[in-house]
Amino acid sequence: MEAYYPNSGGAWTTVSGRSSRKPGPPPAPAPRCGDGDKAAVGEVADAVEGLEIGGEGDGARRLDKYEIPVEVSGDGAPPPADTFEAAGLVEAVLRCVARAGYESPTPVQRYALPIAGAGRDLMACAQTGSGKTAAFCLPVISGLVNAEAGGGAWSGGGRRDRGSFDRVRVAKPRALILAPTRELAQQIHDEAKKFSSDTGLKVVVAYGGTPIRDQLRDLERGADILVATPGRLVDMVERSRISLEAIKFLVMDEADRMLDMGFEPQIRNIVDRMGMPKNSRQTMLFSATFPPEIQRLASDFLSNYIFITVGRVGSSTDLIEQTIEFVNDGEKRGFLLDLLQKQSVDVADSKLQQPLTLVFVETKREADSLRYWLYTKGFPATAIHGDRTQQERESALRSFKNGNTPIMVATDVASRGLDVPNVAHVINYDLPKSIEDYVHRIGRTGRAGKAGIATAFFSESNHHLAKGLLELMTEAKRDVPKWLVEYAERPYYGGSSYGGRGRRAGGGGGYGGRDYRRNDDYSGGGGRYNGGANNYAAGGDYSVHGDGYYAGGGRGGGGGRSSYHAEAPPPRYYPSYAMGTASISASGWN
Ligand SMILES: Nc1ncnc2c1ncn2[C@@H]1O[C@H](COP(=O)(O)OP(=O)(O)OP(=O)(O)O)[C@@H](O)[C@H]1O
Repeated sequence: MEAYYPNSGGAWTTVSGRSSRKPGPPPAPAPRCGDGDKAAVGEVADAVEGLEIGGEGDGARRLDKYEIPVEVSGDGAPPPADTFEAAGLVEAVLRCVARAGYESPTPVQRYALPIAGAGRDLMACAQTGSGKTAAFCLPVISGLVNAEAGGGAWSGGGRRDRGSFDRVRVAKPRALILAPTRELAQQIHDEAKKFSSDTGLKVVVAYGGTPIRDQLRDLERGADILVATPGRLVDMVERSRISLEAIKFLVMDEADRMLDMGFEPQIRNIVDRMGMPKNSRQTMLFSATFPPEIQRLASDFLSNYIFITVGRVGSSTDLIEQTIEFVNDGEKRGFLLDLLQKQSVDVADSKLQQPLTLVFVETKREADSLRYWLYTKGFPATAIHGDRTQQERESALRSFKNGNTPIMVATDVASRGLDVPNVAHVINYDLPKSIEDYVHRIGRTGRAGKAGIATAFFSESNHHLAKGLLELMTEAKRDVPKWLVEYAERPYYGGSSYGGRGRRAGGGGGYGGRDYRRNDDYSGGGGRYNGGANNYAAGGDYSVHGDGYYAGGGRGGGGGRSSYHAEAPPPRYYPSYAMGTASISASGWN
């Protein structure tokens, strides 16, 4: 059973003052276990208020002031565009952008739009929640419209092929956007439709877990832009229902994931062996993380590309208040319960509301089991993972988004790309295998200029992540518990600490925030671009290695754990969790 509450009507807003939907009434409370501690509830209520869940105050989006480090490398990069108009988007797309409430481009959009508009291949690394989807959708749509009109950087060969199905009915999309999960493909599909609604272009989505015939029927009506997961795409190409020979744009979202061990052979197959043009194609890869090893692989698909990195390496960390707690495996449930109780907000007549909270676990079994356990404790939770049917997955996501089940227990299937407005808290109940996955997971909150909280439960088995976590928290200027510093300094002998090829679990080199071509062994790189717009701290080397640690932090239960000795087990801080919001200092969006 998913629904505990009547539908609250959703609660999210667009850019300041242009709300498309007003915050709905808070959902009715679930039956609660335990009466909680009044002071703690009040404290978290303050924190929740500070997070502007569904609101439009200080935490809502503000796009007027950026101070974001940007690096651009590669030959001949065009300068950034301050407005959507200056980026050269066609009129029909500009109208859609305005309708979406986007007043000005985000930093990654300012840089990526002109590069894409100039027809250049691109590898873009920008923080989670920073608007990468529009950064690739807008130029692709604009480019296709331009090509139809016979102009612009993509002119030539732009004739619409939708009519040429005849008896065989082979769809020939001109743009292909690949995404690693079904939900993300759906989301991109929705966005691409939104931004092309005035253009007459047809956007189609293809992903597994649903009957292929429905999607084939859709394709038969024509497709200019195809958004797909790799498996379903291969299936359709092999059935000769899709031809890739007209592709002019290839985009990979979450590109480092797409080229990781799991997907890489399939991607090579799609790009190199399924008739996709090589020379006339423009290829763009986007992610919040780009480990150097994956960059090297990715460069096989690109030609004379420009690399941009926007924002702090790896994450929109300024917006996310990160906390790491040492919690032994057997104590996680109690700790979680305590957190959830404390963050419940008293809305009226002793009714309690949970802010949207995403709880990541390692296995599908644990996701189900934890969801059920939470349910028995009176917490309205749903679960999303790969063993649920697609229908169940979609219903879980819907129920989470609309607040019916404000807690969602998830495996990594929900770690990348999903844009659920107003997720207030991401809890890494089990930490992921790699630090990149951690960056993506916590990036489900703190999106589009809003603040968020991320809490991680660290246990002995996460030793391999200590160094990476320490670097990330230091970079984000967060309090770092001393025990984490000591874990990070202790050598790790636990075998491979990598979650896949090219993944780092520890320090060194960042999360792919630097163009790997700039390493000494690469001779073809070039021209570091240093002419950013006024408000940018363009260029300027930065690394994830901070000068010092914040070891004595003393934020409630979160910092100042100086009593840890390497031989002794780290102290537990259950249940003294305090969720502070005082130090939220957003950059980039506000
Ligand atoms: N120029 C803009 N003005 C206002 N809102 C924007 C703008 N661009 C994007 N957004 C909004 O910001 C949110 C995050 O965007 P998006 O999902 O594209 O982030 P992302 O960078 O792809 O994140 P992730 O790395 O997690 O995939 C979305 O809700 C989107 O509608």
